Amino acid sequence: MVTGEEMRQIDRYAIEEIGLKEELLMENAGQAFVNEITSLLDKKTAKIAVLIGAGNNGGDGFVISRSLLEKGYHVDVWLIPPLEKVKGAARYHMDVYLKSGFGLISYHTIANEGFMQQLTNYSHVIDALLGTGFKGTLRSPYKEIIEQVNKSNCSVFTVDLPSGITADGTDVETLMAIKASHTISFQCPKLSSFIYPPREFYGNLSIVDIGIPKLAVIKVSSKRHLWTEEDVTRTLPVRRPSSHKGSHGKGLIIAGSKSMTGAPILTTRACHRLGAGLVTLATPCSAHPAIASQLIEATFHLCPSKNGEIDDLNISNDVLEKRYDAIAIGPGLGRNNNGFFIEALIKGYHKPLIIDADGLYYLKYFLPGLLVRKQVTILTPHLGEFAYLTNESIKMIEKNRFQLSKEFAEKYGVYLVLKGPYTIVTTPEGHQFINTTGNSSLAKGGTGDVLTGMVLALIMQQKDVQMAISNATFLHGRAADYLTENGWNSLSVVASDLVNVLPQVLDQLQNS
Ligand SMILES: NC(=O)C1=CN([C@@H]2O[C@H](COP(=O)(O)OP(=O)(O)OC[C@H]3O[C@@H](n4cnc5c(N)ncnc54)[C@H](OP(=O)(O)O)[C@@H]3O)[C@@H](O)[C@H]2O)[C@H](O)CC1
Ligand SMILES: [K+]
Repeated sequence: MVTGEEMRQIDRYAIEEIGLKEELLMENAGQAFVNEITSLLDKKTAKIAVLIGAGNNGGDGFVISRSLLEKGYHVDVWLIPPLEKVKGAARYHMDVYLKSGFGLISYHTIANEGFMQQLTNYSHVIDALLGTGFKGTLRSPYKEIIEQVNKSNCSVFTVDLPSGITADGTDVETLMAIKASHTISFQCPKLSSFIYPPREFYGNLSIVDIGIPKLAVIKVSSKRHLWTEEDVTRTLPVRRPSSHKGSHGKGLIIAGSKSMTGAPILTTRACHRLGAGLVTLATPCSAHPAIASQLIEATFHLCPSKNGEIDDLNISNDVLEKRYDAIAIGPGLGRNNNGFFIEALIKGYHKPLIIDADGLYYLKYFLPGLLVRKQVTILTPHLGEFAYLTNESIKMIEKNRFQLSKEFAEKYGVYLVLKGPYTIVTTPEGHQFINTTGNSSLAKGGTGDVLTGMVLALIMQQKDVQMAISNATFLHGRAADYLTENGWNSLSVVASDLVNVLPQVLDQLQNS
């Protein structure tokens, strides 16, 4: 996944270092685009307007038009800028297009409203106006054209990315862009296709190979990657027949309070469902009876409670280290005490520590402690919790999810799981892995508690922490997808449904 600048560097490397001609890449791009869309176009009835801008995105448009016309499709090419503005590889392909005997309509020879009228003659628009070179705010006549295309009934296929969207997806304020039904993007997905609201303008997204050598991509190494199904099936732990419960980890969950008994139940159940060997739940004695009645497989560590919440862990760090391979703290903890025991864990528990939910509320006061902690620390905030931790606004976080989570993870040396559509897992070294599973049914209470239990389970069964976290995140989202694909309405999915379908989700993966 790349920014606009990284894509340009990859392009440059392929062209200048490896020697692939830009015109050739453009030909490949255009042909790959056409191969991707012909199955969606009925040659007999489709009437296609290809809208062409002045840059190389427009250049792709000439290749696409020539290819469709050669195949017998009904295509009109609308060139928006004056002919002489078209330069370089785009100019080369405009000349090839014209010399192949095809014509074009110069947009500036007709008045604006004439174009709107004309649009009604077409069933499809191919948007080759602006690509990764777009910056700032839309200039005329692109703004008017995009408004009119969006108002028309045409189905829009867009080249590389919707015109009006930047590759980096940062300027989400006054978003005026092409609303595409399909986007065919070249070689690497752009960052903005994993950020809302820009993502909504892409429609169905497919990434096509245009022949850029992998070396060019590696050289630019954007340190951002998708975590895909094959990554999960490749890295999920396989049970050895000889294993015993001790070999799958002994985990401690510190969670729950008198008024929040569901969270610890969800976290603990999820942890068991994803294979943890032994799970102990540390919870205030005032909450214990309600919780214990729901948890058969767990053991308990009762803590003195104040305000119905854990007041003290009542167990030393070295006992914790001897007994537990990892600890998750936070779900349903409450915020009415001082949370000093979290500071003690950060300082004195020298094994993996997951901090979630109310644990992150207290963590804000102990952040400096993270700077000296050397062991694995995993934070799993949603947007609001991350905004609280970083004193940023939610809007700011939304616009810069990748950058802000990278800075935080590197600064504090933590694994940061920034939840939301396209959850981002960032390592202390700044590598980022984007999750592509899940849906809006996850946007409700309790789903975060489930994820925490799943992360705890897998970090105790896999050596590589990032892989364990990314696998848990993938499976968590895949459970939501499984439910909505099997009859659950996304409004009615509840967190415990996610836990209940984990066996089917794992089975589906292992047999895929
Ligand atoms: N990724 C690859 O390997 C390949 C990608 N290709 C295609 O190339 C484009 C990027 O092409 P580029 O020429 O860099 O830029 P664009 O075509 O996206 O746009 C540049 C033109 O857009 C005008 N522009 C820029 N900002 C605005 C604005 N706010 N309002 C209106 N117009 C704007 C700009 O005008 P200037 O006056 O600023 O110059 C340019 O005219 C990529 O997306 C792919 O589609 C290659 O085809 C193959 C390899
Ligand atoms: K475009």
